[in-house]
Amino acid sequence: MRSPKDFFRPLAIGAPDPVREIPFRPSRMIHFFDPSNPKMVAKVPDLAPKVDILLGNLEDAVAAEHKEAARAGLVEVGRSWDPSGGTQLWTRVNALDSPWVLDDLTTLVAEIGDRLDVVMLPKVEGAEDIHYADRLLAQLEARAGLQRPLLLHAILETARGVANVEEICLASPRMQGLSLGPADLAADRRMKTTRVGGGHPGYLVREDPPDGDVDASRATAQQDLWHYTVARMVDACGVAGILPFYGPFGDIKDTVACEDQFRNAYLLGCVGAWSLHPVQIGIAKQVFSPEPAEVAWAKRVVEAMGDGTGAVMLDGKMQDDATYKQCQVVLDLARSLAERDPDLAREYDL
Ligand SMILES: CC(=O)SCCNC(=O)CCNC(=O)[C@H](O)C(C)(C)COP(=O)(O)OP(=O)(O)OC[C@H]1O[C@@H](n2cnc3c(N)ncnc32)[C@H](O)[C@@H]1OP(=O)(O)O
Ligand SMILES: CC(=O)C(=O)O
Ligand SMILES: [Mg+2]
Repeated sequence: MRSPKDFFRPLAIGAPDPVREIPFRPSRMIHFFDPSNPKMVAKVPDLAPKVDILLGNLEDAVAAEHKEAARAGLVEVGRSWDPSGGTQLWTRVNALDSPWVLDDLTTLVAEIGDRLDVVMLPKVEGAEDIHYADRLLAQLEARAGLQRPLLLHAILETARGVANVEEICLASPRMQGLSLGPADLAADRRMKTTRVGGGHPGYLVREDPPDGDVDASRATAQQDLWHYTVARMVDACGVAGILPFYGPFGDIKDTVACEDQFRNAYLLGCVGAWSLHPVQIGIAKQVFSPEPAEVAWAKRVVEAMGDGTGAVMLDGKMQDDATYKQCQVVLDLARSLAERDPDLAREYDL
């Protein structure tokens, strides 16, 4: 383990200094597109201003014979990328054990390293994966003469990754956040689901039999398969000062269940989710923006609490230092979103 004194020193001579704080920019949706798909690339100019993060995906969902075209397509997108709009440009590179990742990183950092904000690493299993990418990125940044370090985002999608989640988050000052990878994680854990995120009708609890009659009809409720992992991610990210994201929801047509899954993640502490299809962009935008009524309530609590200490009653509910802090979380998020979104600024009236 590195000494705390060395933690913020560049890992290569000439590489930019690591960041001390992870910037908290609006991050409600990470919109995935396949840079080898001309139809999707054609939509980038229209989609970019509508999303907080646009991600050129090079890993799963890009066919092996399109890997090189996807990398080249992302370089083209990056070259014409205008960062002044405030949208972040990310990439998901191939896994560290794949035949493509070395070319992904060397090409992208050299060609568009000054346009990219974050590199998402799939299938991260432990701190050693982050250390490898950390050093390699520092060398590539130095060679490319970059002034700003690239940040790293890990997908949690193996049992070992989940077991090592805290050390992953703390492995480097480059660590920006985590996403849940429910599809690969399900396979790695030998779960018996065959879908991408969301619940399963068989994973349920049933109410007790009325008067001991086990044959009576009884209500059941589906349970959240992902609660444990998302909660662990949120805590690990909190410890490291980085940002947790829910991942993908594969049933594109089921916009209602997608919204539910995103909202659970929002309420639990996640800052955003992935959108795999344009229809999911609006869902994430709505869910991960606090409702105007919540913002108005948070404002009332903060005003009523004065310096933030003590206890007051508001509409029959006790408020104290801890509710004041929760309300500040909502207000901070609302203010940062309002800076980017004039409609929200009007609705929040902060
Ligand atoms: C487990 C994981 O790793 S999840 C992350 C990896 N997966 C992904 O990144 C998937 C990304 N999304 C996709 O590939 C596609 O959305 C699919 C395959 C799910 C569905 O694609 P389609 O069958 O073409 O959907 P549909 O017909 O509804 O698309 C409508 C239009 O939106 C476009 N479109 C679809 N998804 C996207 C997208 N993510 N970004 C931009 N445009 C898109 C389509 O090209 C199509 O364009 P057209 O009107 O010019 O023909
Ligand atoms: C997100 C992802 O990569 C997965 O679910 O496997
Ligand atoms: Mg995966």
